Amino acid sequence: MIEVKQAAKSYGKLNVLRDISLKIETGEFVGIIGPNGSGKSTLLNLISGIEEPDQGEISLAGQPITSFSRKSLSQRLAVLQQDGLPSISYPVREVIEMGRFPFQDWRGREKGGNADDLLNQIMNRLELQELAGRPLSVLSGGQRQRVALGKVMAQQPEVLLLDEPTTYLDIRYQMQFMDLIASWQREEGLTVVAVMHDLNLASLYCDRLLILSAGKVIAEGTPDEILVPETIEAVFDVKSHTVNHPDTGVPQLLLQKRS
Ligand SMILES: Nc1ncnc2c1ncn2[C@@H]1O[C@H](COP(=O)(O)OP(=O)(O)OP(=O)(O)O)[C@@H](O)[C@H]1O
Repeated sequence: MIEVKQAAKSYGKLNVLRDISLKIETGEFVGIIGPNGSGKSTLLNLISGIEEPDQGEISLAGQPITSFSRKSLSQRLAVLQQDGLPSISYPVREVIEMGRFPFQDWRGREKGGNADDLLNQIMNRLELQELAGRPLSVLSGGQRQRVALGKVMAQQPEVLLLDEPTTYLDIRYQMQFMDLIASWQREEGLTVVAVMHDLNLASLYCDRLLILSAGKVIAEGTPDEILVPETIEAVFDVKSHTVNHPDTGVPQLLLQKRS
């Protein structure tokens, strides 16, 4: 469904991405991991059409990403970043409703009637009912991120791009966030591409991991194939052990202190 063909991107003299080719199938949950500055967010920006590659091609459902209008692309693809929403004074429910924007006409009306049922469902699922009338500006960072998730859920995309989305969440909300994405993926066949720094979380949720290092995809495979101590040391210069998760068997990393 998403294909990147020999993409390259530079900023001035800095070659951020070099000769990137990859395919992401419909319904897959793919994690992009790699060191700081290796080009992960830039790759996500190319896939979302926010930026254009200097060379190569990005396509969605067989069509070049550049051939979609902004609105039709927003009906199919949503992006959620680390700090998903600015601290504005709009109330929570209205912000979530903004996710419906790609489906509204210039008067703010939708073809199939209003989306109240969908919005209520999302508010309940994200435990946001109590915050519905509160302005975003008084919420904590973690609460704001849940609202950001609600907004992209309201967008009902086929593809969700996540850029370190759980960085500011405590472990309860990290797990709630990832569980929601995973059940959404299972129920709706959502395709998820997530830049992740937490390798154990990536291993729990992703079908496949890509390692980006110095602007190149240097390895890809299942968490079992990728999260091996030799690879982790080569990429991050950190020694580790791997153990299998007692519930699911997926690999989990135990990091080794240097001293
Ligand atoms: N708009 C820009 N203009 C100039 N340089 C940029 C721009 N965007 C990114 N870069 C540079 O490109 C390189 C890769 O950045 P990118 O944000 O893609 O890395 P990343 O792997 O997502 O990093 P991190 O893990 O730290 O978030 C960095 O050296 C960064 O400074």
